[in-house]
Amino acid sequence: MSFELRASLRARNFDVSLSLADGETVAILGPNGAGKSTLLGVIAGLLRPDSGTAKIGGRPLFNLDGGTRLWSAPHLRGTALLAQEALLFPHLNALDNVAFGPRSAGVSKAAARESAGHWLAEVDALPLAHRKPAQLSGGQAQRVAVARALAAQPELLLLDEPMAALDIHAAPLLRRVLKRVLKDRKAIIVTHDVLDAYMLADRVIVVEQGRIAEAGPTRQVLERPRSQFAAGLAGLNLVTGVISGEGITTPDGRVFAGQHDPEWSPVSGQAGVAAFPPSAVSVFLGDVHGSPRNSFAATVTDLEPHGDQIRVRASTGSSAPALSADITPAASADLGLVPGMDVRFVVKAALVSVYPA
Ligand SMILES: Nc1ncnc2c1ncn2[C@@H]1O[C@H](COP(=O)(O)OP(=O)(O)OP(=O)(O)O)[C@@H](O)[C@H]1O
Repeated sequence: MSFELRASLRARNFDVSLSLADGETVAILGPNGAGKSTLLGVIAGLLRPDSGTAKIGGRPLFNLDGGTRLWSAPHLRGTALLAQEALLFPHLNALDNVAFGPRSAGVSKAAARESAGHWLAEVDALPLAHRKPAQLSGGQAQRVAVARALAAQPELLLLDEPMAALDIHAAPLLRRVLKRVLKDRKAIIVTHDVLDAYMLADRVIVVEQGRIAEAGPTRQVLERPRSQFAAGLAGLNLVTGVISGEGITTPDGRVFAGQHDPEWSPVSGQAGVAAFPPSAVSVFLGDVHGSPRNSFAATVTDLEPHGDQIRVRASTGSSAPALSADITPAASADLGLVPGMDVRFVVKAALVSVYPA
């Protein structure tokens, strides 16, 4: 059964439509305040949109269009929301926390405990069954919370940054467990981590300012980004414009020469992007001789170590996106780079990928 949503909530400048096929896991990425938690809140029934509809299969979760005012309560939606913190009942042990859902649904105590044991085993937490939440680490508690969510047999699982509150040692284990349990399950996972998107999601949706900025298969979005946010995650510079010849022309008339990505068959005149890694950018003082094509005046805004390189961020105009260059510490010292300095950025055309926006 597929999931379909269309919702708009003016007070949060939120307007999103999306659908999920059966068994599909989608990662929601986006900057702070983009509307990711709002999306989960609307689906789970914690936030009421002004208008829109949502349904799982033929079953409506809400319908607020026209004069209709259909609104089903959170616990009747067939959705389960897993938050950053496990939020277990402190007075119940892990087994009874997981059994709570089935018990509330009218299942006998013995059957609910048997089901709880099954789900604890699914998340590699059966040995923790008799511990109270206070005796669990953050990662263990989060695994128990996953078991509790699954025990309710949700048709759609909602995960709001489930790894965010965990330390770097606990996150990989939970990620492995999620990889197993999300397989063939409908789920929406909000995350800030590209690794989660690669490991857990079939598809990625980038939300910016309450709208979907781009969407597509995970690999495509992260390797051929079309939004500034996804480009940032992928560690690429992104310039938008109109495809012209082998490159693109920006709205302020600059030409970025590049290579057409043949898989995407870009056509001159259509909206396009040029993406290139900071390592494709060299920094010079003064005029540059040779081909002037990919040479731009830039003002250094900030410098920071990046691996064994220095990442130089620079503004190339008030309406143009900031660009980054990676150069060696020796080159940075030789050029005497400091924020505020005027330089030239030269981008190697052979390393610029051009594809439709
Ligand atoms: N309780 C609230 N009351 C009013 N506005 C809110 C509330 N919570 C969030 N907002 C606003 O709604 C918009 C979307 O916020 P939301 O929390 O959904 O973003 P997010 O993408 O989940 O951000 P983050 O990554 O920081 O968690 C923002 O403009 C935010 O300021």
